[in-house]
Amino acid sequence: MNPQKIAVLGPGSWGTALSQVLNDNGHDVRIWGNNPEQIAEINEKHTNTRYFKEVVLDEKIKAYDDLEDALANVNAILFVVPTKVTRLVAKQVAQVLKHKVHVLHASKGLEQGTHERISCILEEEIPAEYRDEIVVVSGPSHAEETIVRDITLISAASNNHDEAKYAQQLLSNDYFRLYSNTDVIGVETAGALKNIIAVGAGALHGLGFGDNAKAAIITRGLTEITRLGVAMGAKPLTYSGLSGVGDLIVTGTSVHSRNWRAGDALGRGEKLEDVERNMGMIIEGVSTTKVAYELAQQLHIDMPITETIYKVLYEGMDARAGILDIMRRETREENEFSN
Ligand SMILES: NC(=O)C1=CN([C@@H]2O[C@H](COP(=O)(O)OP(=O)(O)OC[C@H]3O[C@@H](n4cnc5c(N)ncnc54)[C@H](OP(=O)(O)O)[C@@H]3O)[C@@H](O)[C@H]2O)C=CC1
Ligand SMILES: O=C(CO)COP(=O)(O)O
Repeated sequence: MNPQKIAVLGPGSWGTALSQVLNDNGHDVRIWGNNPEQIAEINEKHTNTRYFKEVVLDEKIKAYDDLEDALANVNAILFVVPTKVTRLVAKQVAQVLKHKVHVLHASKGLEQGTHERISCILEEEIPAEYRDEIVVVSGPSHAEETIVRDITLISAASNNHDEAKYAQQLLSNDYFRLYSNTDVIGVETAGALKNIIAVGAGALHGLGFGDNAKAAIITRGLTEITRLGVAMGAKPLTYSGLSGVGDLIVTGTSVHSRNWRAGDALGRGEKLEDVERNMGMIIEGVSTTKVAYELAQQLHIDMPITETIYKVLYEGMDARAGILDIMRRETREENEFSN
């Protein structure tokens, strides 16, 4: 592939790691963010120490705080901001974008209130004449490992297979490998919903439960998030892939995961507001739990784990009491796919 000019929106942990992947692949990378000190640090010291203390970035990676400058003549825009600001940033992009671009995103969440997936937000906010079909890149990929060029495999999904292939070629290399996919709903919902189960897995750890409980929440969690995803239009098989079970394993078992760590701290008795403040990075699973809980009610989907996590996070339920409620539910067939 010819070198591309890419604007990466969001200089957080994942935006920085993906910028390095793109730079390693010979592309011209511009990271855009709204914190002038951080932008200056990337340009002058080639570091982003808020997220990576030890990493020195290639000096070819440039950072911008002016969005119009960052987007000038780019071939593609990669959104990597938290879900809650995606619409705002997309509106800003729509105001200054002057030409047609490929649009990719790597965020994992569902919008509060509207319950929308990220690609739907981007479709609504960026006029169709300025973009191709959106691509979502998602899968088991902790920034902390990708930034040191550890092996990472993820999916790239778009309604237009050529766009998924574009993302695949753009990002793939010897340590970062993408699989193309056409199930946008599946890849996006799986990436968002696994964060809920990761919070739960972390909480079980914090409460002192062992590996049996870990396996239980991952497998039963996968069952219930698949139920919701399929009701939203996902293909069930996608949940057996990288963006489904793959990401659930990495997020539900790893100390790198912000969601797992948040759950762990909650399980050890910390307060949610303290956990969010201390993390200093987005914990998407907290707001996604609320969206999924509301969707489950609306669509009449049985999601006992999500419902319990919702009650612990938002209604002050005691986590141990919630676990006991799940254990005391009426016994059932394992492979009941519907409720
Ligand atoms: N970290 C990871 O390993 C992975 C993360 N993801 C997903 O990527 C998305 C981003 O996550 P991650 O990088 O971890 O998050 P971080 O919290 O590390 O970074 C988010 C970045 O977005 C910036 N930001 C926030 N609001 C705005 C805004 N209005 N305009 C411009 N920039 C803004 C933040 O700046 P500031 O804090 O200064 O406001 C920060 O630099 C999430 O959806 C996450 O689920 C996906 C795969 C892996
Ligand atoms: O999505 C991720 C790994 O694939 C990152 O998860 P956390 O946001 O929980 O760190």
